Amino acid sequence: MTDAKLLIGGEWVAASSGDTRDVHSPVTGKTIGTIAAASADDIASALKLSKDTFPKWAAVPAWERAKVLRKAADLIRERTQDIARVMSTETGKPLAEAVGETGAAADQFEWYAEEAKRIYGQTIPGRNADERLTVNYQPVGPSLALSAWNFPALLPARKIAAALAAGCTVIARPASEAAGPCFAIGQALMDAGLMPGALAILTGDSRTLAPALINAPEIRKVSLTGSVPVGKDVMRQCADGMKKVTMELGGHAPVVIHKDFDPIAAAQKLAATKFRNCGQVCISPSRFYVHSSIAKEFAEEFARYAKSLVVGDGLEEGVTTGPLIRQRAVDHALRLTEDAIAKGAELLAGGQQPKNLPEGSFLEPTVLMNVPDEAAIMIEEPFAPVAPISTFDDVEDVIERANNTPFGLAAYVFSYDSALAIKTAERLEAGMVGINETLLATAEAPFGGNKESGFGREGGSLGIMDYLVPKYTRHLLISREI
Ligand SMILES: O=CCCCC(=O)O
Repeated sequence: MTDAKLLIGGEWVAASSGDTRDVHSPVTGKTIGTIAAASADDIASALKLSKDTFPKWAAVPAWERAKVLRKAADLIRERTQDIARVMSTETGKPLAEAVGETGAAADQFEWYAEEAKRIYGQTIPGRNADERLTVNYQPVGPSLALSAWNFPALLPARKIAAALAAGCTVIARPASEAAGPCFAIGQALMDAGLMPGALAILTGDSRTLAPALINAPEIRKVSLTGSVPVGKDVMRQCADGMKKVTMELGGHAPVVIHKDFDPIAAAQKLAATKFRNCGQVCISPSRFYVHSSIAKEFAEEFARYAKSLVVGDGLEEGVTTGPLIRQRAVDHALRLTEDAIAKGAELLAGGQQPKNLPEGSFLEPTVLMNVPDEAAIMIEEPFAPVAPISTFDDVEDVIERANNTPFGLAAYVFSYDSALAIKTAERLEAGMVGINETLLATAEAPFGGNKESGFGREGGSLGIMDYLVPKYTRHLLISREI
């Protein structure tokens, strides 16, 4: 499915060493294609081009940069079906979800086409009549976009669109498991007339490729979507070059469902979002704290929903839940499930690999009730279709329990009482909160977390700031004559 090519200088080229790596299907475990493994020469050539092209791309007027991005958005939309099929083949995610994600990736280019025109500066009143203080925002420089496999179109799109809009050049390193959608984005940008050299796409061995790029002096900004441990490691590497960083890391979003909310409506909405992309979503509702007076109804409906899902190959009609990306992820989810049961949780649905799908890394959507706070799944991000449900009676207590992890990405609150909902939302330690709503990611809003979930924002009017640096100028007005 994938094409063993790198994008360097506006051309698709094989790795100079000829090296490739196999890509495997999570549905069958079989090889479905290869990606090129960039050599040291390829990396050096992409870095040089990125550096040399930077002043040229930064000098292109914002309205012209916007035209390229807008055209790329249109081309991505026109090519949705093809991009979605590649995405579904590489990740196993249901085709309908892949189509939705491709649209969301196009939205990023449309959004940032507009934001390119709104890089406003500031003027500051000086202390003296003869001086002018101004602040301009300039592109930070060649940027590195490191993205994950779970949203292989949206994640690179967010980074590439924002960087190009700001006037930065970009080297994108998509995840090896699912690089196809990023290649399609690169092709759309080339077809839209992007300056060759403004974007490179490199694939290869993450152990060697990512460090070589992160540590390269040409790179001035690193944006990562990945796990917390990887984020910490990348930040350590960035410290040496004092590079600007954006970190979109893991989450374990708590959900607080107050006693006034309809438990059936909440369960249906939350289960649909929890099991989206087979639970492999960083902002997935992930730990469920339900008021004890409605918990039984909520859990029963959640389990009924989980059992109604159709697990299988996302390319097949009627399938609602694809595989996990690899067997290791299934094993981790099963270990968390067993640990919760050993500590007193009750298994309401799932808890095993489906017998009719022996080849791929599938897991039945799983629901656990009365999960104690000591269970590992209440602290560790499952990143899998396993939903742990717990109960509460006291609002103060549930807020403390909800905040009791190192994560701070997303959180959710359900209540018809706006005052209670807002007060709860304000006290949850998260960069994003859904109140009676579970879908948070949208191009016009700032996506990002706090605490160990990272910092910086992607999307909204804040997103472009991550690729800009302020320059303050103090100008003393001296003239020979008036
Ligand atoms: O994993 C992070 C991206 C989330 C995108 C979405 O919720 O649609």
